[in-house]
Amino acid sequence: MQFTKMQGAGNDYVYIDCFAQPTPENIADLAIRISDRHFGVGGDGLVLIQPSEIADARMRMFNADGSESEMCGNAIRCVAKYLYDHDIRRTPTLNIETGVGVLKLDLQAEGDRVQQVTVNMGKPILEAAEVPTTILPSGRVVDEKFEIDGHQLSVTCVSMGNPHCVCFVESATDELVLGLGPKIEVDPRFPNRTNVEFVEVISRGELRQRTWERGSGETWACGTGASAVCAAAVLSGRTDRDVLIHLLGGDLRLRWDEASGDMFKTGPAVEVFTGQWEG
Ligand SMILES: N[C@H](CCC[C@H](N)C(=O)O)C(=O)O
Repeated sequence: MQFTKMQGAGNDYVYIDCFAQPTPENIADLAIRISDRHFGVGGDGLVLIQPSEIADARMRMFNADGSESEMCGNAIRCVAKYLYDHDIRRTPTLNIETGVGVLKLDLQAEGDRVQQVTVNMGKPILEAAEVPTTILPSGRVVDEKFEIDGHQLSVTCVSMGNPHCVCFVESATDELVLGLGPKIEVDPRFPNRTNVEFVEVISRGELRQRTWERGSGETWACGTGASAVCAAAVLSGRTDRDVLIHLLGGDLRLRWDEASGDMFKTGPAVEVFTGQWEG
């Protein structure tokens, strides 16, 4: 089976072109094996690029633990790049079917290769009642007190179709990200687990984010996470609506459009290599 390794701001996945070959079987097991950085190809998970009856293509994304997510912000940019660069859909705008509906993407190409993509991520979901995967106390969950493992955090829970628990901190230390992150991920207050973002405010237009991802551990970037962070930062009065977010693997530009309520995310997409999976 042929695969293509791609990364968006260092969030790296193994992609399977299901236009050119059948959708693999036992996908969760394949995601676990192919993501292994010692015995497999290595990556934060597996992404299927499939034909769609309602859009230019469909994206299905699986974390390194085999769990499927509703959406993946960095991967969808790479899916768009793959479709354009490989002449499957060579248009400057694409519609991609995801677990949160059909999202619209604007591709920025130099020559015949896409360099970066702007994704309309849709509307952040903030009300606890509307956020089925986040069950903190009712009402708008901005800067909610959240105690865990003896730590007093204030968290803002946001869904981008997948769950995010955003914590603004003085410093996103290993103790928080690698120590508390995995405990928050599986805390029973999050019935479908959660992604966890630890965020430092640099200015009203600049943030630094580290992410402990549901199903993959710390990743070098999280696109849905950055979208959730932007919403949380704006709602809690920490930033303006247009912010640059620095992540371990690169920068993402977020803009929460006031008129439409839609979140726009712009970032890079890179094809690293293609290979044959014998596993
Ligand atoms: N681990 C996430 C999916 C990948 C999200 C992230 N890599 C992104 O770019 O949005 C979840 O289970 O919800």
